[in-house]
Amino acid sequence: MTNVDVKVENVTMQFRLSNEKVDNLKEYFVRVLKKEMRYSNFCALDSVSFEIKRGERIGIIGHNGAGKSTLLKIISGVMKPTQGKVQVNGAVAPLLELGAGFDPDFSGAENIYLNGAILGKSKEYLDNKFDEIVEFSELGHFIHSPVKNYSSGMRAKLGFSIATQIDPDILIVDEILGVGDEQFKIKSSEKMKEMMESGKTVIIVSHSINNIRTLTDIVIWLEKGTIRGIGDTQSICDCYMNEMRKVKEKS
Ligand SMILES: Nc1ncnc2c1ncn2[C@@H]1O[C@H](COP(=O)(O)OP(=O)(O)OP(=O)(O)O)[C@@H](O)[C@H]1O
Repeated sequence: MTNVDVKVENVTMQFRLSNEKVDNLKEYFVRVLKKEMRYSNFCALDSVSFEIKRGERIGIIGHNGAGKSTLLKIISGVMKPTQGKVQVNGAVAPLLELGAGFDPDFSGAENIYLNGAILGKSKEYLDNKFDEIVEFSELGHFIHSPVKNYSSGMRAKLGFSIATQIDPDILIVDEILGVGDEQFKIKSSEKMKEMMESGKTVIIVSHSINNIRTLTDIVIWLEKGTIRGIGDTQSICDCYMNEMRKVKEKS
């Protein structure tokens, strides 16, 4: 693993789906208790393996439901695969569900320490970064209010600021969308692009082939949970676009 930042080995993710149509929550619980619910397994990722070396910028593309976000969540540690394993070498900044890990009863300030610790940073490190994180978040004195009183935009701003200001080794991005209000959207998408161009290891999912072409060097094309193609960005994007064109012509 010396110069490998992420190693994904035979990762399979199965979800259990209900086959029954249930009209309301009460009926659902009654049927669960009576053991009347029937389920089937759905395979969102099927034996996926690849390695990402330090400093590589990887794009993940594929149709809706191909398994892209599931793969990002597994690499970030948000989700455990049903089978297989993922080894990650370095501090990860997952720009996925921003603020999802916050404790709502703690203040924004306390959540900086909580979230920072989850991202592998010491108290001393966070003491030094604290002012920068608060300044970038634009939360001002609200940083001392409990997070449960924040709007979703305020939570996302704080989550984004923590993840990007702690100098992560590996950046995981699900679509380069700006977060928060218009002004913060511009600032956050510029920050993401700046980090992507600064030699960090980057894994990005995007439906924008233009973004993938300009921001990544290697592309993984996922289709129905398996790797359809992996290789240099321009040739994999060309194959993907050709296929999209053929499908459009047929329909
Ligand atoms: N928690 C879950 N429970 C059940 N099925 C799920 C769950 N999460 C994802 N799936 C299913 O797994 C498949 C892959 O989902 P995923 O979100 O990874 O796709 P995606 O490639 O990111 O799609 P999109 O481009 O539409 O965002 C989909 O069919 C989705 O319905």
